[in-house]
Amino acid sequence: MILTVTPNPSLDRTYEVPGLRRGALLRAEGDRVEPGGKGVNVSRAVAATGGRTTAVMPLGGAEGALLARLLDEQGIEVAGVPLAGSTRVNITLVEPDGTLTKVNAAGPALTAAEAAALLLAVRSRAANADWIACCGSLPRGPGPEWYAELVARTHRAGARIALDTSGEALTAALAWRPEVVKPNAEELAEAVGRSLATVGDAVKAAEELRARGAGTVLASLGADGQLLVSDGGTYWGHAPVATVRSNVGAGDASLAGFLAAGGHGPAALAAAVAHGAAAVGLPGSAMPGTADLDPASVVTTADIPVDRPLADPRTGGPS
Ligand SMILES: Nc1ncnc2c1ncn2[C@@H]1O[C@H](COP(=O)(O)OP(=O)(O)O)[C@@H](O)[C@H]1O
Ligand SMILES: O=P(O)(O)OC[C@H]1O[C@](O)(COP(=O)(O)O)[C@@H](O)[C@@H]1O
Repeated sequence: MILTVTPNPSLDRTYEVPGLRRGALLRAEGDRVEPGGKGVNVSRAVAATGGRTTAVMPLGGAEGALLARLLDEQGIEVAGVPLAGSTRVNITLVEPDGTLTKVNAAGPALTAAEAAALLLAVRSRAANADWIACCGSLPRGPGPEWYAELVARTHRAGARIALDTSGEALTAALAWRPEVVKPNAEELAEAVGRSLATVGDAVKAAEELRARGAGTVLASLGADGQLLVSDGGTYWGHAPVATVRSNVGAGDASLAGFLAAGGHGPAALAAAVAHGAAAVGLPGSAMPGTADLDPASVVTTADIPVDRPLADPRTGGPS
């Protein structure tokens, strides 16, 4: 069973707009609402391929009730911690050429009692979990050490942790040796404090995260595939994508595929790449089911293309 923790979940509203013009009224030509937050998406992806998962999250207000209902409709078990504030709504604007503009709300501040209740909700389920995926930004209130505390406490219960967060929350939690860390290229660059121009730069940055405490680093590099850097060696995986429809949640789908496939070794990397490639071919944050996956198209290799430039402009590579 994969237990996910999303301390700052969201309702994701996506509007298709004819174009972005500052100061103008934009009339949406289509819209959708989906459960959101990185751990929530990992649970959705695990469930979409028939895996067992429970999603732990704080829930508050009408937005929280709708989020719980949407997850229930998708057959996902939710362990909700009641919140005085209201769950946030994140907005994505999609232009006709597929360009996404996202506005992520800060979300409600958690009281000390709410943050402690969330920790307890995770800890009380830790013994039954193969993996605990701790994902996304932290809400205001508990401070950047909250994931570090969660890793320390759940490790004592014998759980294996996969962490997908950034900034101070990532830095603090590394010291407690999470088994898996899943940065994207931008988060990896931020964590090491320099831009990454090539796949080789990303490998060095991942090794640095391992030296700081990460067991395995699964680094997702957008169109440049994924890197697995671990005791068992370094591998690069990629798969062709015919049409990129939306990359929202592609990293979350990748982490779900990786953990569901055991969370180590090139076969798990291949599963992560298959999930990421399938997710970007689906609209919004839709998560791939088994029929969407094309494992035969995935290539993994220990022959790392160190000089390959990273195509993601956020990392300092050429666009
Ligand atoms: N433009 C793209 N073309 C092909 N595959 C992609 C593209 N964007 C994402 N992917 C796949 O999805 C994975 C996760 O995407 P990425 O953007 O790196 O993660 P995140 O959603 O965490 O920012 C990538 O490693 C890759 O396998
Ligand atoms: O916790 P954060 O960093 O604000 O991110 C939350 C957002 O990220 C998502 O989980 C999607 O992830 P990506 O944008 O990384 O693909 C959305 O569902 C959600 O709105």
